[in-house]
Amino acid sequence: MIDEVVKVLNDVKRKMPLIHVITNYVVMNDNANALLSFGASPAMVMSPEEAYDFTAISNALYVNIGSINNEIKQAIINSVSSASVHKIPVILDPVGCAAIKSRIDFVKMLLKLGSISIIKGNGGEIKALSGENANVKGVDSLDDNGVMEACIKLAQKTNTVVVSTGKEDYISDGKKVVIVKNGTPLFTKITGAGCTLGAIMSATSAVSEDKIIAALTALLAVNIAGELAEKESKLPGTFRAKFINNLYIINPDIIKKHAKFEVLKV
Ligand SMILES: Nc1ncnc2c1ncn2[C@@H]1O[C@H](COP(=O)(O)OP(=O)(O)OP(=O)(O)O)[C@@H](O)[C@H]1O
Ligand SMILES: Cc1ncsc1CCO
Ligand SMILES: [Mg+2]
Repeated sequence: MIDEVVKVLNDVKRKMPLIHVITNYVVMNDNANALLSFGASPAMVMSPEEAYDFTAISNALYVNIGSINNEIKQAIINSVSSASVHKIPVILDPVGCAAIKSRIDFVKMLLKLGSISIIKGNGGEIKALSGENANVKGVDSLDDNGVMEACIKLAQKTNTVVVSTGKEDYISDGKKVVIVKNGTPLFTKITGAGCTLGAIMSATSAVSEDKIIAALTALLAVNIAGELAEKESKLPGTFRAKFINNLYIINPDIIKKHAKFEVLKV
């Protein structure tokens, strides 16, 4: 598996995929800088009039519902429709859906509208989408219990690769689950670590048909860059800058040296 991860990492640098990003106002700049550091080419195109055509010329679409309003919702609908027609991978980040119930209905509508390659959320969001009660505070998850089971259940229900983040991360297609143990708690002290992960996962999905490998590559790159950043700074402001630097310098040798994951059959 690690050899496939290395190939995806190298392919992102080589192909510099164009990523259509529809994300929240909080993390817009962080998402763009992270994608540039990782070797991809981000473009934040958020108007309903432009969304359909821009998705059509992109290599992947990242949809994050963190600060949606009616206009952004329409842009998302247009882009997801375009992605289905033009066979563009879509990474869906259901930010806040455990706290704001109407977002669950919006996500369910998107799942019906087009083909979604990966649903990526924190533990609380994945539990809420799978129909469980989740303990959350706004966009933050306070819940580790039963997250792996919820991730598997949602993957089976939606026939999609599902990624759930937290202290441990889970990737499932409903048949197996990959558990990733890299990362640092400092990620919970900067805003948008999960959103940045989603943006990076869109870049890996642009160059990999295998969405489990795409998800694993993004999780390892982000979490290991975070571990290396933590060694350089334990304060949030500088950690954030060091994290971007380490996303830039991450390479196959660093990934192979630090990766901690296991695969279980369901
Ligand atoms: N306690 C922890 N220990 C190690 N890594 C963590 C921890 N908490 C989160 N992470 C890592 O931080 C990243 C973001 O995960 P998290 O679950 O915090 O996302 P999120 O809540 O969606 O973030 P945001 O809403 O701020 O974008 C993931 O790569 C995850 O592995
Ligand atoms: C803080 C915040 N509020 C809406 S989206 C977002 C970014 C982290 O999810
Ligand atoms: Mg999130």
